[in-house]
Amino acid sequence: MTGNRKLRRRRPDRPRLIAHRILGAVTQQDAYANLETARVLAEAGLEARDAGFVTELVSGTCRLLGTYDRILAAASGRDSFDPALADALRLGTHQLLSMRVGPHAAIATTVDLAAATVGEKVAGLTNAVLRKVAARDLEGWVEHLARAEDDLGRLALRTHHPRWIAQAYVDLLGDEAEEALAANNVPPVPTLVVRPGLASVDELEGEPTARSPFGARRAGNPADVPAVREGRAGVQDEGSQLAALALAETATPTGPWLDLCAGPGGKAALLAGLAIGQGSTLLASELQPHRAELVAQALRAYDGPHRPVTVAADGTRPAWPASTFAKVMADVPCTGLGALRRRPESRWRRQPQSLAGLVPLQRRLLVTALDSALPGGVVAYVTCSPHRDETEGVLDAVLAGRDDVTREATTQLWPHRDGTDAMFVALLRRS
Ligand SMILES: C[S@@+](CC[C@H](N)C(=O)[O-])C[C@H]1O[C@@H](n2cnc3c(N)ncnc32)[C@H](O)[C@@H]1O
Repeated sequence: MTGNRKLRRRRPDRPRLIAHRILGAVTQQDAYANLETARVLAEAGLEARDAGFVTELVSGTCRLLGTYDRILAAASGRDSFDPALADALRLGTHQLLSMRVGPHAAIATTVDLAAATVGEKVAGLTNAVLRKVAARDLEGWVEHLARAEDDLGRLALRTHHPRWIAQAYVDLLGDEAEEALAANNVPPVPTLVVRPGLASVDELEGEPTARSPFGARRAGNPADVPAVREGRAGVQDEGSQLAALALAETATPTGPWLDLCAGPGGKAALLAGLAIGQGSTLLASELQPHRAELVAQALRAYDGPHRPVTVAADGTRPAWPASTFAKVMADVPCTGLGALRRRPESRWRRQPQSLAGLVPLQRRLLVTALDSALPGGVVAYVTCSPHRDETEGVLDAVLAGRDDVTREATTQLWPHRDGTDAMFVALLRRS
C-alpha cells in the first residue's frame, strides 16, 4: 500500500464504528447484544436514524451470525479471521445480504472500517472476501451451502439456527418446526406491563395484549412512558405475564407467596401486586446479589403492609422452613431457547452441553419449590425454553419420587402460535 493510497482512505462513519464496538463486546466478551446496544447508544448521542441503523446492524448480524460465518468461510476459503476483522466482515455481510445498503457502499465502508480497526494490511482481503459474498443474495448462499446438507441441516440453514436447536424444535413440533424457527427471526414489539394496583393499562399508551389483562405492546423506548419511569409499570413479554397469572389465579390456601428465582424481577413485579390484591405478601428470592438488586428496583413502587420483600439466597438451600408458602414460582435458570426472538446472539452462544449443566440445578430447585409449598399449595414450574430435557424431563425425574404432588395443568406457549416467548408452565399441587 503506497503513501498516496493511505491518504485517500476515509475515516469509517460513526454508526458503523459503534456497531463494530458493540459486536466486539458480544462476540469477544459475551455481552448481551440488546443490553450492550442500549448502553452504548445511551452515551453516543446519535441521531434517531443513525441509532436505528446501529440497532438493526448489530441485532441482525447477531441473529444470523452462524449463517454469515459459514458464508464468509465459503467465500474466503478460511476457517477463521482476526476477531475484529471477523466482526467487520460479519457487519459487511449483513449490509450486503439483509439490508438496503448498496453493494458498493457496503463494501467500501467495511474496507474502511477494517482498515481503521484492524490495520491497513487487511483492506485488500476485506475487499476481496466481500466481493465474493456479494456475488450471491442470501437465498442463493443458503441454497449453495444447503447442497452439502441433510434435511435437518437444510432446515437449520434456512431458518438460521444451529443444528441442535433445529433438532429440538423438530422433536417437539414435527412439520410445524420450520414455522416456529422462522418466528424466532422476527423481533417482537416490546410488551409493557402494569404493576397491578399502581397503574392502568391505558397508561401504557400501547395496544392491549390479547390474553393478559395487564399488558400492552408499544414500539419505541419504554422509558418514554411515565408509569415505566416511575416504577409503576415495566417491560415483560406476554408469555411471562401469563405464567405469573396462571399461578396467581389458582385457588390455594391462604399464605405468603414465594418467587424462588426472581431476578431480574419481571414475574415478581406482577406477582407482588396480585398477592397484595389477595391480601398476601410476596417473598422474592434470587441467588445473585446484583440481580436481587434489580428485583428490588422492579418492586420499588409497592408500599403498605403487604409490600414485597426481596432477599439474595440460594434457592437450593432455603432460608425458610418447609411448607410455608401458598403459591411458589419456580422460574428456573434455563437455556432460554424460547426467548430467541428477543436475544439475537443467544442461539449461537448456547451449546447442547448447556443443558447438562442446567438440568440438575432445575431439578434441585423444583424439589425446593415443592418442599416450600403448604399442603394444598401450588408450585408453578416455569422455563423460557421449550426443550424437553428442561420441561417434561425435569418434571418426570422429580415427580417420579413424590406421591405428595399432583400435576394440574401444563401450558406450552409458542411465538408462531401465541405471539409470546415459548414459555413452559406446569402447575403442581402439593397434598
Ligand atoms: C429465568 S431467570 C428468572 C426470571 C425471573 N423470574 C423474571 O421473570 O424476571 C432465573 C434466575 O434464577 C437465578 N438462579 C440461578 N441459580 C439459582 C439458585 N440456586 N437459587 C436461586 N436463584 C437462582 C438466576 O440468577 C436467574 O436470575
